[in-house]
Amino acid sequence: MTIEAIAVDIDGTITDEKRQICISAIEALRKAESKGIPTIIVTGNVVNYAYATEVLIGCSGGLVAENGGVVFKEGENNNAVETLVERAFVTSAEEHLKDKLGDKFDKHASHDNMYRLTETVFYKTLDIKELEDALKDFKYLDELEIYDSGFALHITDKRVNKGTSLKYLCERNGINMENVMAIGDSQNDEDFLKQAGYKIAVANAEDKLKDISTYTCENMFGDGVAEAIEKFVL
Ligand SMILES: O=C(O)COP(=O)(O)O
Ligand SMILES: [Mg+2]
Repeated sequence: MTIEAIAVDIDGTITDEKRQICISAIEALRKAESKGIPTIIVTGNVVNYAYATEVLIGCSGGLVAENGGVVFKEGENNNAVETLVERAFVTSAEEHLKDKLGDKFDKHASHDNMYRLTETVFYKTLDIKELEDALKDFKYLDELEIYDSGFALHITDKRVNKGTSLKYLCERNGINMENVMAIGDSQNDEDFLKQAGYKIAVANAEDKLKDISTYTCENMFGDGVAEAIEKFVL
């Protein structure tokens, strides 16, 4: 088994249900790095959050943030954050939702939207049905994807996803997607697992993700990540 890179989601994969990072995952990712295998963060979180995660762990392969809207790798693209989709449809959806949801818009909007370059996000205190209903008559609905990451509700431009952006980052670095191990926990990870040769679902993952994975971990969260890395990489 040749593994050229390991791509991991953050929340629910290298963190637990409280979003606290698992020491076991940090250690396993560092071991992979010490063997010369780059590790890559692939997340729905904003780029500065993903960047801090990458630096603190020691992931050298770069990052995909905002469910594919943004990529960054030190030393590439003149060291600038790269935005892969323009925001027009998402901004227009925000206007529509402000109108439909009224006070609920601000009440449930994620505190980190101010840093988002391509997406808009709501806390799960807002019912996804209510969000979907409010968007039903939005004229560009077909241009959007709504993800429930298990931690938040994301409205993302359909032209990007975790899979297309990871592929873009890997191709730029001469990494064959067939030799990438992708590890995730939820709906917003489906696209990057599908693109990768080795598709790993942690034990706490949604059934739908387990269904498309090539290996389902016995362990949950970071312990699952460590299990997969120990089993297939180290
Ligand atoms: O941002 C979220 O809602 C979840 O983030 P994740 O994609 O790293 O799990
Ligand atoms: Mg996740």
